[in-house]
Amino acid sequence: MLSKELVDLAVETLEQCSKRGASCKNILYKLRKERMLSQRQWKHLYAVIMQTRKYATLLKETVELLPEALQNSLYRCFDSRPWLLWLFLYDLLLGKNEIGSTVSPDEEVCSEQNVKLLWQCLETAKKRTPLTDQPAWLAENMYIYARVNHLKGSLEAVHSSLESSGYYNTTQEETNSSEQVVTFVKKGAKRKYPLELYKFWLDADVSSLLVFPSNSKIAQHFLVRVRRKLVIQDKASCFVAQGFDAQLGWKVVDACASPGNKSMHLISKGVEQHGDKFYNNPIKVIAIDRDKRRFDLLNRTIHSFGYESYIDTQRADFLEWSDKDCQGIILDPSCSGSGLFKRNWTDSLDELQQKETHSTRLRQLSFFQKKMLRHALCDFPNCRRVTYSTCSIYKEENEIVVYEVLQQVKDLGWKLTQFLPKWPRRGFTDPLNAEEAAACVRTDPKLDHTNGFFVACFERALSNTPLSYKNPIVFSASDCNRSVNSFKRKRT
Ligand SMILES: C[S@@+](CC[C@H](N)C(=O)[O-])C[C@H]1O[C@@H](n2cnc3c(N)ncnc32)[C@H](O)[C@@H]1O
Repeated sequence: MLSKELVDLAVETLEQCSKRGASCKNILYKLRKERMLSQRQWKHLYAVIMQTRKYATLLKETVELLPEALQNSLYRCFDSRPWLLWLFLYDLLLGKNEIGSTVSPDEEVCSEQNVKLLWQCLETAKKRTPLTDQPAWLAENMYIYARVNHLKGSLEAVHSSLESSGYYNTTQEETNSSEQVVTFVKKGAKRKYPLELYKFWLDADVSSLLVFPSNSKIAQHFLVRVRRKLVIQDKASCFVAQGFDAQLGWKVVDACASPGNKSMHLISKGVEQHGDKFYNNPIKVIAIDRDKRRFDLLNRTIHSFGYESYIDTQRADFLEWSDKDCQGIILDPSCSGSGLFKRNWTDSLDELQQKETHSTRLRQLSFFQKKMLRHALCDFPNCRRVTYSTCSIYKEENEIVVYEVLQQVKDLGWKLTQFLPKWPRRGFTDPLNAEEAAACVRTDPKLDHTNGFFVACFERALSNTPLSYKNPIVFSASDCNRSVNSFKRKRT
């Protein structure tokens, strides 16, 4: 039986895990120390919390299948604490039915007949979305990606270092039985670890990108922590540098750079692609960020991975930056972050009724993104390639931004160009036409084992381009002129 105090603690913890986007396991381990819970209490709490998170989306789907009146009564009972509702339903329908009396919702709502109805809806929901398609399962099982830092070592050198520390190169499909173990001597004693944790394979779409299972400890490996030969970076975020194809000697502006992943990857890719020729005529990046805290982070990252000779950092507002020498721009502006699956899969579970703020916020982000994209395409006279990317899944921040700006810059010679042509998932049509949509790249967390991401690439032949161009910015009446800063997410 969970006491009232433990139920409150469970709900508080579930809310924290959801809001902070932090690892729930870490929060739970911290809790054990801070609250001085007995081993038994902590284990109980741990199980209830992890199970509630695992089934919460399924339970939400279950509630949505109920007749509207009953749905509303349930929402009313738990209005201010959605996670208490998911905990209550988990316990009632899938758990040990041990907290009903502690939570004590409206008796009418929990009549025998209504519980029966809940059961039926749960069965329907289960058939519609199997557990392995549920966001909680996908978030738990998302792969970890690490790309080789070619300034510090080659793919082959990283391979052999990994193999000499117990990792083994295999295929994505190969699985080991739970009995197969690998033995290491740690702190003077022999310890056994599941072999499955030590496998890795080479990604098929991004060069020099290694893939590890979700429970791998690669992030703590000395190649990542000390030698900096491996950089943990989500696969989708690697798409920009993978497809950018910067030429030797190019100057590229990374307009919204912090923490610097795309800038560093671009240089690393240059070294991988051109070998020693890169050092004779290197690609140079100007990495800009306007935010003081983010700019400091950018500098720390660039230094710790050894990129300071190739990346010049500038604290500035990109909208006030111009550069007549740059040939390429990477534009990865602030966005809703809705594609960051591990962080956001609980979003729809945090509020019982969708609030108006969502669409207002999207409109403002979209306005800011169009302004940034238009500046990149109009105010850099010698620029010939611009990528626009977001980790958002919304059309408002992706295809609609690209479409509206494209109409205004076609006269300058800009066209959408096919980006990463072998990648199967492309942009959405309407307002883009079929050809334009097919030029863009999208990723889907549910299908691609990576965050939701969008990239479009604009190109122009320089001979058609006037050397300077200024035009007033004209956007549709629905755009709204507030600074995006006032709508920054609580978590960024
Ligand atoms: C999505 S993050 C960039 C992530 C980065 N491209 C990477 O891959 O590591 C967006 C960044 O844009 C910066 N930013 C937003 N508006 C800006 C502006 N007008 N000028 C320069 N930087 C800006 C934010 O401070 C934030 O650090």
